[in-house]
Amino acid sequence: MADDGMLMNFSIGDSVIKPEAKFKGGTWRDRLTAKKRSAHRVSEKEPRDGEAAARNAASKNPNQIQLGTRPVKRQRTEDTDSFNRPSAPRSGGDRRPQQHPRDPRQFISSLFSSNPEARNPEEPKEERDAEDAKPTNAPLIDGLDTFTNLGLSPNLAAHLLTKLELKAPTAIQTSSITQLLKEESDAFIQAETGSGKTLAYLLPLVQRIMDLSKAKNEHTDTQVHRDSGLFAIILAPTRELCKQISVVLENILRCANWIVCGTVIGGEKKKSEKARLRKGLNILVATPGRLVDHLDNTEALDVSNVRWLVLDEGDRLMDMGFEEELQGIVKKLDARQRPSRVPGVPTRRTTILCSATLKMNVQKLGEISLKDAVHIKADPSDEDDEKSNKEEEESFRVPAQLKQSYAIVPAKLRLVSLTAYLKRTFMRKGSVMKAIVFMSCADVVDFHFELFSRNQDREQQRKSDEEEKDGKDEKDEKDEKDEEKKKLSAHGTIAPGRAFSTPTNPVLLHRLHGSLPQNVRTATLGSFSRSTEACVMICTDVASRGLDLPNVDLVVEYDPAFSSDDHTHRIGRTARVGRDGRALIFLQPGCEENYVEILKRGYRDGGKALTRTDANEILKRGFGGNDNKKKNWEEKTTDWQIDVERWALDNPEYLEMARRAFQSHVRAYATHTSAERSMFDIKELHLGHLAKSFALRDRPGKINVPGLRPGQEDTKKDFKAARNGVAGNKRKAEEAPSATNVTDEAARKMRAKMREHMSGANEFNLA
Ligand SMILES: Nc1ncnc2c1ncn2[C@@H]1O[C@H](COP(=O)(O)OP(=O)(O)OP(=O)(O)O)[C@@H](O)[C@H]1O
Repeated sequence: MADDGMLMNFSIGDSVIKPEAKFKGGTWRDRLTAKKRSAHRVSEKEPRDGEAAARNAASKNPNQIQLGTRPVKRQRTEDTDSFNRPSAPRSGGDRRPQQHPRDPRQFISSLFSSNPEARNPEEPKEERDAEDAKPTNAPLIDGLDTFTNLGLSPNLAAHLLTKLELKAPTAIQTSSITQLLKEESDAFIQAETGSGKTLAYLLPLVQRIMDLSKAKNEHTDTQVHRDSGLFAIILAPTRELCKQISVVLENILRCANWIVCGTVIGGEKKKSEKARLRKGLNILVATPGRLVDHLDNTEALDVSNVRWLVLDEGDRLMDMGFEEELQGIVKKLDARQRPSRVPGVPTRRTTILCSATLKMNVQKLGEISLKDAVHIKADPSDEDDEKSNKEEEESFRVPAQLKQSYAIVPAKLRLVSLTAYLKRTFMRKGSVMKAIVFMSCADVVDFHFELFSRNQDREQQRKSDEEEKDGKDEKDEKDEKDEEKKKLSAHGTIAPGRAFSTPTNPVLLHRLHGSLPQNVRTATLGSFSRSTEACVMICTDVASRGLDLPNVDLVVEYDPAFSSDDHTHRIGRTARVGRDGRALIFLQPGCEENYVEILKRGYRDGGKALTRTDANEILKRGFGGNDNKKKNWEEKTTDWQIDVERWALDNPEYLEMARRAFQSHVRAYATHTSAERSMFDIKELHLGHLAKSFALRDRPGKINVPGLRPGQEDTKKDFKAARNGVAGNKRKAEEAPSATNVTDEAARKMRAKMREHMSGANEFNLA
C-alpha cells in the first residue's frame, strides 16, 4: 500500500534522470570548463520548474502520446521554485520548520501528472428535469389534511398556525398523528431526513397528555400538573439533539403551560438535575446514559406513570453503543410501571421508535423495545410494495428535490478542488448562504479551518514582515491577530473564510467537532444557525444527525461518510421540509467510484438525478476566470497549491497540524464499515498523493502514521531509492502483505477506540 510507486509520481532530481555528458581529452581544467558550460546551457534552455516543463511537454505533445524517454523532471526545492515569488514572510525570527526545506526527504510533485484516471466511464444521461422533482418532505399545503382534522385540538392547531407558523402537516405527520391518536400500539416512524419527524411524535404525545387534563378536579384548574407524574420520556443520542427536541417541546407547550417538561442530559451538576426531577415533570427529554444514572440513583425519579417512551434517532442510538442502556431502561420501565391515579392514563405503555433509516441495528432496537409495532411511513402505499420490501430494508431515501452530484477527484487534487468548488460557490453573493463541509475527523477539520482562514494577502504579509524587521515586537503582532480572532469567536471556532471570500461576499468559517467542549459546540452551532451572512461550517459527523440547522443550501462530503447511513444523515442537513438543496461528494478514482451505486440507492428512480463532475471541471470553474489572461487555470491552481505548501513549511505550528491531520485521516479511512470497506480500500490509497492534499511535501513514511510506518530498514531503503531515483516498485510487492496486516490492525484498534469513545462516559465526544 503505502509508498507504492510513489517515486514515479514525484519530480526527481536532474542528476537522476539525465545521463551526464562525458568530456574526454584535454587537461582536467579544460574538461571541467566544458562541463560547466554545458551545464549552464542546459539550465538556460530548460524551464525553471517541473510544472512548466510538464506544461511545455504537454503543449508539444497535445495527444499525450507516450514518448520513449521519461519526461524531464526535477526535484524542486524552495530555491528552484519557478514561480519566483518573494520568499514567504517569516514572522518572529527563524520560524522555519525543523525539517529544512532542502531536506531530500521533501518532494514537490506536479499536481497534474500521474493522477489515476477514473475507472468507470460516465453513464449516458437521460434527458431529465431535476428541477421539476417534487419535494417529498414538504408540508402538504395543497392537501385536505389540516392539523385539526387529523385530530389535534383546535387550541393546539391554532397555536401551531399562529405562533409556530405551521400551516399544514407533512406526510409523515399526517400518518403518525392519525395513528398515534387513534391506537395505543407501538410504532416505528420512518421518514426522510427533514420531514418533521420530531413533531410527528411530539404532537400526538402532547395532545394525549392535554386530553388527560380535560376533567378538572376541585383543587386545580387542570387535572394534570407537574406533580401528576411523569408520563413520557424521550430519548435521543446527544445533548444537542435533546436540547433541540426540548426547545420544540417547550414551544408547543406554550399553549398548555400546565404541562411541564425538562431535560436530564448531563453537562451540569447532577444535583441540579435531581432537584428538577424532584420538583416534578410530565415529559422528560434525556440521553440514555444520564437516564440510566438517575434511574439507579435518584429516588425522586418515579417512572411508574410513564406511558410513552420515544427513542429518537434510533440508528444513532445503536451506533453509539447504547444498546445495553436501552435494554436496561425498557426493563426498568416495565418493572416499575403501576396503575396511574390519573383517570384516562392508558394501561399499557406505547413505545415509539424513530429513524430516517431502517438498518439491521434499528431492527434490533425494535426487537428490544417494541411489541407488535405499526410501521408508520410518509407514503402508506409503500407498505404494500412487496417487491421493494427486501431492498428497502437495506436502503434509505433522500428527499427527491435534493440535487446530488459526485466528483471524481484524484488524491493530489483534493485540496485544490475543494477550494475551487467553494470559491465558485461563493463567487456571487446570495446564491448560497450556508454550506456544511464534512470531513473525516477532528484533526482534519482543525487543519482546514486554519488553512482556509489564513491570511492570503501576501502584500499585507510582506508589510507586516517589514514592520517586524523595523523592530515591531512580534508579540504585538500576535496579539493583534488574536484580537481579530477573538472579535469573531471567543472560542477560536469562527474566522473569516479568506480562501473563498470575495470583497463583495465575505464568507464566515466555522468549525465543529466532538473534541471541542460542549459549550463551544453549542455556541458555534448557535452562531452558524443564526448567521445571516454567507457561511461555511467544516465539521465531523458530530453535526450529521438530527440537527435542524436552518437554510443550509449545500452539503459537501469532502471525506465520504464511514457508513452509508451517515451519508444519508449528512446530506439530510439540506433540502429540509420541502426546501431546495444541493450535495456533493468527493470520490477518488478507483474503488471509491463503486460508492456511486450506494448514492443511487437513495432514489426511487435509481439515481437519474445524480450528476457527475470531475476535478478539472471544478478547477476550471474555481481557478479559471479572466482576471489574468496570461495564466490558465492549471497555473493558478498550481500557484495556490505551492502557496499553501510554503505556508505550511514556514509555520511549524501549521506544518504540525497538517501532519497530524494527514495521520488521523489515514487512520480514520481504515474505519469505514466492513460492508463498505471494499469501496474505501486503504491499500488503494496513495499516501504520497494524499499528503499533497494536506499541503505536505514530506514523504508519507516520514509523517509517522501510527500503524503504517515502515520499519527502520524500509525507511533507509526508501531514502536510498529516493536519492537514487529508483522507483520503489520492486519493494512494492514485497511490502504489501506486511502493510496490509499493519493496516488491518490499525483499523481494528481505531474502531475499538471509537466504540469505546462513543459509548463511554462522554457520549458526545465524537471525533
Ligand atoms: N408541518 C410543518 N410545516 C413547516 N415546517 C415544519 C413542519 N414540521 C416540521 N417543520 C420544520 O421542519 C424542520 C425539520 O424538522 P425535524 O427536525 O423534525 O425533521 P426530521 O425529520 O426529524 O429530520 P432528521 O431526520 O434530519 O432528524 C424543523 O425546523 C421544523 O420546525
